[in-house]
Amino acid sequence: MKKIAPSILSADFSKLAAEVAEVEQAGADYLHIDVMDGHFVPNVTFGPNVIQSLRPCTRLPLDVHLMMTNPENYIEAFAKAGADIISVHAETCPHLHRVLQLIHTSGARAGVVLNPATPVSALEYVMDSTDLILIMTVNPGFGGQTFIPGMIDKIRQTRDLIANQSRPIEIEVDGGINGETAKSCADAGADVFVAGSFIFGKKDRAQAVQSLRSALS
Ligand SMILES: O=C(CO)[C@@H](O)[C@H](O)COP(=O)(O)O
Ligand SMILES: [Fe+2]
Repeated sequence: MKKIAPSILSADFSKLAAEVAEVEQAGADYLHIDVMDGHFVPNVTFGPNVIQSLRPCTRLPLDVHLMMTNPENYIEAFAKAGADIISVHAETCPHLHRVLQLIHTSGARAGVVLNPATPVSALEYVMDSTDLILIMTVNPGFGGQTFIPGMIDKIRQTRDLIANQSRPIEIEVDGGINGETAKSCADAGADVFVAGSFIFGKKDRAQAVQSLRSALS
């Protein structure tokens, strides 16, 4: 079953708990939370305190996407705040394998994120410590950007790479996801679909989640 992960980056922050409740009731599977440090990416968003405040508001697994340099310094804080999945960018981690192990020791599932320009080969020697692979389908930093079509082939390559792994590894896509791009990514082998502006940019968030679900079914 394909999973939908609304990204709160495009939500109305003045009523975040209500926004989250609406997408949860509409059948979302994960809640995607974009952490940006103004250094790795040119934007600043949330820290662990926002995750801690959201934790009691929802039963959805909190899928935390760290767009920050030196993420290893904050893994424990995010895990303690309630993150269920913590994903780090391969580009920010010279010691990627160690960081993934640290995520596991902190009690969360570990994800690796690849920027559009980063090849799938970056994943080759960390598969034993990876639970989720996040393929960026836009350059990270902002919501509302246009999907990069060349990423479809990258999803296929990632699917091939994980084909002979004994552990389950999910492929997530993030950026410019709508009904049409989600369907193309699903056909290429993606499992989890992050959508920010497609869901929170609509007046009726529940209807947006449902339309994404029907595009995927
Ligand atoms: O990580 C990011 C952006 O860097 C995302 O998770 C965005 O929140 C996706 O937004 P849309 O492209 O769906 O509007
Ligand atoms: Fe994200």
